[in-house]
Amino acid sequence: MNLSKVKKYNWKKVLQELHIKDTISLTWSVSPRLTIIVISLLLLENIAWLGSMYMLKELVNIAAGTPAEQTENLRTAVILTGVISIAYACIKSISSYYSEIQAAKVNHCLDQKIHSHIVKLDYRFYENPEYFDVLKRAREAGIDKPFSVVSNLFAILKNFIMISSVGYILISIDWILLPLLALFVIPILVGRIIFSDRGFQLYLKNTAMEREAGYLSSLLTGEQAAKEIRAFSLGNFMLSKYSKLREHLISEQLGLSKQRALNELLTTGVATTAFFGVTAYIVFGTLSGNSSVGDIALFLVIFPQSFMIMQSLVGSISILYRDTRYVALIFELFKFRPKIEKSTSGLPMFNGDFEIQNVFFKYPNAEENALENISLCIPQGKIIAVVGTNGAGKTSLIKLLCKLYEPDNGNIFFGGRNIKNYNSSNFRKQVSVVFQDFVKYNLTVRENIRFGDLDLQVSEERIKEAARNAGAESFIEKLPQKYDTVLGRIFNEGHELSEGQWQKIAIARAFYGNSNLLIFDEATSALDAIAETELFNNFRSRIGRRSALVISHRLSTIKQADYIYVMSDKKIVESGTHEELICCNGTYASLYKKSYNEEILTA
Ligand SMILES: Nc1ncnc2c1ncn2[C@@H]1O[C@H](COP(=O)(O)OP(=O)(O)OP(=O)(O)O)[C@@H](O)[C@H]1O
Repeated sequence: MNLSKVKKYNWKKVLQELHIKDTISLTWSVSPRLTIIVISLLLLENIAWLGSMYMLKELVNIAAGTPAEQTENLRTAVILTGVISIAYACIKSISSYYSEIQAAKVNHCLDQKIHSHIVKLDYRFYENPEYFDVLKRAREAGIDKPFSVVSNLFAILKNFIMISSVGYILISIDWILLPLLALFVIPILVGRIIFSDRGFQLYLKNTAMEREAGYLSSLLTGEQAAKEIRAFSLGNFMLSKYSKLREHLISEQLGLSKQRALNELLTTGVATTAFFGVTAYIVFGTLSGNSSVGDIALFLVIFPQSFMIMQSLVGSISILYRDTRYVALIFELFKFRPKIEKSTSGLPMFNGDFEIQNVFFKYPNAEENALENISLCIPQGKIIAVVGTNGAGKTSLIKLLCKLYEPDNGNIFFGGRNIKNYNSSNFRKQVSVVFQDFVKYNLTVRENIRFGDLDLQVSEERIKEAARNAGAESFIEKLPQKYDTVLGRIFNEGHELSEGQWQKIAIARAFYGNSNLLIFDEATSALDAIAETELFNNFRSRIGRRSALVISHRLSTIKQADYIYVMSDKKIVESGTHEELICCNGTYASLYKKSYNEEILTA
C-alpha cells in the first residue's frame, strides 16, 4: 500500500469535511473587493506592529546611550514611535470594522441560502425527524459560525504573519526559542481540539433532546397552546418535563466544561511554567554576555509577545477547527435536495378533468398504507364530495392531488396527462386548497387573500370578489383599515378574528387564484349554519368554470354535490349521487342519518 497516497487522501477528506474551501469561496463570492480590503488591512496592521516593535528597541538603545546621542536622536525616535503606534491603532480599528462588515455579509448570505434552500425542499422532508435535527443544527450554526470561521481564518493569517516576522529575531537570540515556544503550545492545541470534538459529539447526540426541550418551551410560552395549558392546568406537568430535560442537558454540558477547564489548567499551566523557565534562563544568559540593553528589552518584549501570539494562534486554530465542524452542518442541510423534476415545462391554462386511477400510497415512515386502490374522477366544472370516517384517508388523497407527495402505485391525471410530468409549482397553481389546519397569516387581509396566487396582477376588484364569494366581505368592511388591517395578535396593530372569520379568509384565498380545482378539506367546520348554507347554496355560481372537491363531515352540505365518494379504511367503498347512495342504504346512508340527526339536535 502506498502510504503517501493514503495520507494525501485523508488530508483532502478532512479539508472537504471541514468545508474550509467552501467557506473561503463563499466569503470571496460575497464580496471580492471587501476580502481584498480586509487582507490588505491585516498586512498593514502587521507591518505597523513590526515597525512599533523595532522603534521600541531603538528607543531603549537611545535611552541607554550617551547624553549627546540622546538629545540628537531621542526626539525623532519618540515622534516616529508615536506616529507608528497611532497608525497601528488606527489600522487595527479600521481592520476590525471591515472584518465585521464582511462577517455580517457572509452571515447574511448564508442565512439567505439556508432559507431559500429550505423553501425549495419537498414537503416529504417534514416526515423525517433527521431532517428536523439537521435543520436545527444548520440554523443554529448559521447564526455566527461562518462569521467565526472567516474571522478566525484572518486571525490565523495575522498571527502567522506576526510569528513569522518575529521568529527571525527569536532565532537570532537563540535558534531553539521558536521550536520551544511551539512545543509549549502544542499540548494546549491538542487538548482544545480533543475537547472541541467532545463538545461537538455531545451537541450532535443531544440535538433531538434539545428539540424536545424546545418544543416543550414553545408549548409553555407560545400562543398556540396557551389556552389549553391553562384550561387543563398542564403548566406544572409540562414545566417539570421541560426542567428534567434541561437539567439533563445542562449537567452533561457542565460535566464536559469541568473536564475542559481541568485540561486548560494543566496544559496552559505547564506551558506558562516552561515559558518562564526559558525566559529566566535566557535573561541570565544574555545579561552575562555582550548584548545591548535594547536587545534585552527587545527579548523581554518579543518573547512574551511571541508566546501570546502562539497562544492566540492555537486558540484561533482550535476555534476554527470547532467552527468548521459546525459550518459543515450547514452544508449537511444542503445535501437534502428537492426531487429533480422530470419535466420543467409550464402548464397551459386549460380546463380538464382530474382523474385518479388505482392509487396506493404510504407515508415515508409509516408501516401501513394510507390509501389503497383509490380511483376517482373530478370532471371539469363538477362538484365532487368525499366523505368518510376519521382516518379514512381523505386528507391524504388531497395531499396527492396537490402533488405534495407522489403515489407509490397508480396515477393521477389532469387534462389527460399524468401530473408527474408537470412541474410541481406550475401544477399547484391549478389547485387551490383550504386545509383543515390552514394558516392564519398575521399579515394584512389583502396579503392573506393575495397568497392564493402571488403571480396574479394585484387587482382590488379581484380581492374583493374573492372575499365576497367566501362570505367575508361584510366583516372585512367593518375592520379598522378594511383590507389593510393586520390580522392576528402577534403585532401591535393586529386585529384578531374569530375562528369562522379566519376560515372565511382562508376560503377567500382559495377563491382568489386562477386554479381549475378548488379543494375544501373541512373548510367550513367553523362557519355557522347560516354562513355555511349561504356559501353552498350558490356554490356552483361562486366556483364558476372550476371543479370542486369538498370534504365535510356535515353531510347536509355534501348532498348538493354532483357525485359523492365514500371512503372507509383507506378505500373507496361507495360512490354515486346523494339519492343513489341513500337508496343503497349502505355506509353513506347510515352516516347521513347520524349526521342529519345531530344537525337537527344542534340546530
Ligand atoms: N404524516 C403522516 N405520516 C404517517 N401517517 C399519517 C400521516 N398523516 C396521516 N397518516 C395516517 O394516514 C391515515 C389517513 O389519514 P388522513 O389524514 O388522510 O385521514 P382523514 O380521512 O383525512 O381523517 P380525518 O377525517 O380525521 O381528517 C391515518 O391512519 C393516519 O394515521
